[in-house]
Amino acid sequence: MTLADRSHMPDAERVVIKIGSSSLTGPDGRLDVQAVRALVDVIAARHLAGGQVVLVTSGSVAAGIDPLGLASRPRDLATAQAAASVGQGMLIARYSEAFAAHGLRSAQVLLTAEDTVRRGHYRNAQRSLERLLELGVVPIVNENDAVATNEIRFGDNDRLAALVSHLVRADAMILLTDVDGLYDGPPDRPGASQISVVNSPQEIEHIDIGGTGSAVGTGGMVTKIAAMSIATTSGIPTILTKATNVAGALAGEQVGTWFAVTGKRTTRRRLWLGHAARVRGRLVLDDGAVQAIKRGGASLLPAGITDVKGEFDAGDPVELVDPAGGVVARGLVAFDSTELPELIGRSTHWLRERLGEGYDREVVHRDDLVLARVRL
Ligand SMILES: Nc1ncnc2c1ncn2[C@@H]1O[C@H](COP(=O)(O)OP(=O)(O)O)[C@@H](O)[C@H]1O
Ligand SMILES: N[C@@H](CCC(=O)OP(=O)(O)O)C(=O)O
Repeated sequence: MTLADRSHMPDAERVVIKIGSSSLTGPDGRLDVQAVRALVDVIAARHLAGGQVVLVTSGSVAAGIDPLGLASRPRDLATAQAAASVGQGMLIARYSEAFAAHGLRSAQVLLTAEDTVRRGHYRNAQRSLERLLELGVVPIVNENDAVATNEIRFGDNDRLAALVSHLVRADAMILLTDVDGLYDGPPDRPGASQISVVNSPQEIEHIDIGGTGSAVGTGGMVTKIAAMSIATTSGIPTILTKATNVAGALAGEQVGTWFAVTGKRTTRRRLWLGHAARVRGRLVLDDGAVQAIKRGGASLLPAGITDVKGEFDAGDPVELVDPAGGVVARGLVAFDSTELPELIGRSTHWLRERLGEGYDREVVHRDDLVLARVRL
């Protein structure tokens, strides 16, 4: 099912709803139990009417601030992980109580982004989420902060929500935050106005998208746009709105910003490559190669590479960057970083003549390449 516009939201059978820290905390940064209850009332009503909801919730770090006696949200990874471990239990307890008041069961599912797309992990995550939904349980997902390492963690739940939406084949995703939609500039800037519908990521390329406006949120609008792009390019429409509008969003009212779908469901491998893989190095491309890659359908040949950065093995994910360092694409590289310096800038003819068969092949094959159409 592809929903054409927000008026069709009542038809969505399966919806992923993500709520950010900024909507779950009061002015003092503590968990706001009323906000949890208000959200659960709406999800429970949808559930009891036959709909399925997967909730992706932040708030564990915020919930851990008070019990640990911290003055504000910790910024160093180890303390944030400790706060998340203390806070996650409290967060889930509040949700379980609130769902129980409606006679519903909920379940805690802690995931890393890689769990949702990496071979061997994703099936387990998919199976358990499916089973929970079949059993009438509301899955409550958060990032597994205690084990997510600095390099692979997202630190924001926006992109995790998009990957979960793909995993459970959601009909729509709703991102709840502390602003009522996407604005054409920072919402506190005088004259900034809200955008109602976005039909393609290109429409919003020029707008000023900033970081977090709150003391507890992490990604700001940047990660929400990245999440929206993952979802809409894989066939899942997205609504961005403030938490108090969630009932209206589910009912198909004109709230928030609607991001229409721009593509079909993509493969798990390409999602992983584009959005969850840990990049091991960078290949710097000349202008000709940048144009060929951006046009789409081309593989990257040694002749178009001017520099190699980082240490990687054949098969690792790398970034393809333009001469100014802008990311053009991500791809799986076919050579080790130690082999590449003597190949780059050489024509396939030269490579075949001097080094023999096998060295004249693509450095990144087009099937192993994902364009960075929006900020990765
Ligand atoms: N163009 C924009 N439109 C809307 N919000 C924006 C924009 N640029 C920056 N923001 C900021 O993004 C914030 C939401 O992100 P964040 O604080 O991380 O929330 P959450 O905790 O819900 O993930 C808003 O409060 C707003 O200040
Ligand atoms: N997983 C952590 C961090 C996620 C987070 O704060 O993201 P967000 O508020 O959505 O920008 C938490 O639950 O606090």
